Amino acid sequence: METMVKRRVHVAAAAMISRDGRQVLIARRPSTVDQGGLWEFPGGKLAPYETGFEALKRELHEELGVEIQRAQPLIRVHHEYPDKHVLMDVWQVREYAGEPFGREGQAVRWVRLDELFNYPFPAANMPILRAVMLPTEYLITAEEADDATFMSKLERALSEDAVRLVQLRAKTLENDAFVSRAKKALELCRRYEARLLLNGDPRLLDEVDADGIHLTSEQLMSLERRPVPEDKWLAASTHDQAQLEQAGRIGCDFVTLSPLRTTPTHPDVYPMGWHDFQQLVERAAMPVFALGGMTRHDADHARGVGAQGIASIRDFWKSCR
Ligand SMILES: Nc1nc2c([nH]c(=O)n2[C@@H]2O[C@H](COP(=O)(O)OP(=O)(O)OP(=O)(O)O)[C@@H](O)[C@H]2O)c(=O)[nH]1
Ligand SMILES: [Mg+2]
Repeated sequence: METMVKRRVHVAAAAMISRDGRQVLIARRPSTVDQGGLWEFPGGKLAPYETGFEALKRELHEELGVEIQRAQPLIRVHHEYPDKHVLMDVWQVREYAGEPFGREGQAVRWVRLDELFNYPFPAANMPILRAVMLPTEYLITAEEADDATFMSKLERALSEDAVRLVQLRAKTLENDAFVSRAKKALELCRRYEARLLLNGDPRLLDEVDADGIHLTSEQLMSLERRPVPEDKWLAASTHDQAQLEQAGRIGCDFVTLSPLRTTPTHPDVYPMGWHDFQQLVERAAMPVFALGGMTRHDADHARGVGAQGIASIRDFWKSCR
C-alpha cells in the first residue's frame, strides 16, 4: 500500500448523569465494530458541517432514543490510535427527555461513578473517566495556625458550599502537626463523602489513609514514575507546557494550572489569562482545574474553555456567619 495519511475523526460523546448525580450511562460497542466489546460513552462522529452539540443530539437520538435539552462541556481528549487520530468532545448531560435504551441492540447500563473502573473502555477514555468522577470545584485549604479554626472553616465549605474535593495545604506545619490535622480533616471529609488529597510527600499516605496526594510542580518534575498506587488519586500543580507533559508521563489523574490571574498571594507572577490557559488545556492529557484568582462565578467560563472547573483558596475559605 502507498503511505497512508492517518484519518482524523471528530467525535461527540455524552456522559449522561442520573437524576441523583451518582450514576452515569455507558453502552457496550457491538462486537462487530472497531473496539468491539468495550464499553463507551454513547455518541459518534460529527457529520459534515455539523456542530458538536448537533452531532451529540443526533447520535443520542439514534443510539438511545433520548432528546437532549441541555449539555455542558466536560472534557476534550486527543488520542492517537494506530490507524487514526481521534478528537473526542465529551459533554455532561443531565437534562433530557425519554428513557435511554439500546436502540441499536447494544447493551446499555447505568453504573455508579465509583464502579466505572470495573468496565473495560477504549484507551482514549482514561481522562474521561477521571473527569466524570471529579466535581467542578477544588478547595485548597489556607494556612491556619489553629486546628479548631481550621476545622470550622473546612466544615463550612463542605456543608454550605457543598465542596467535595479538598487539598490539605499546610506548609507552615511540622510533620506531626500536619499528620494530626490531616487525620481530623479526613474524618470530616468522609462524613460529607468528599475526597481529601494531601499536599506533600507521597509517603504521607502510609500515615494517613487519605484519598490521594497533590504534588508541587517541583516534586512533579523530580519524579520518574507515579509515586502512589492506582487506587489513590494523584494530582499536581502545573504552570506551563513542560509540567503538563510531565504530569501526563507519570500518570497524574488531574492537575491545577496557574496563575490565571494575579492574586494577593502571588502578586509578582505573570498571569496567563484565558487565552493561554485554553491553549495549554487543549493538549493536556487529564482534567485541569483553573487556579489563580478564581471564584465560583468563573466555573462556567472555565468549563467553556475546556477546564474541569476552578480551584480556589479564598473563595471557599471563609468564616461561618
Ligand atoms: N462514542 C464513543 N466513541 C469512542 C469512545 N472512546 C473512543 O475511543 N471512541 C472512538 O471514537 C470513534 C467513535 O466512533 P463511533 O463508532 O461511535 O461512530 P458513529 O457512532 O458515528 O458510528 P459509525 O461511524 O460506525 O456509524 C471510534 O473510533 C471509537 O473507537 C467513547 O467513549 N465513545
Ligand atoms: Mg457511536
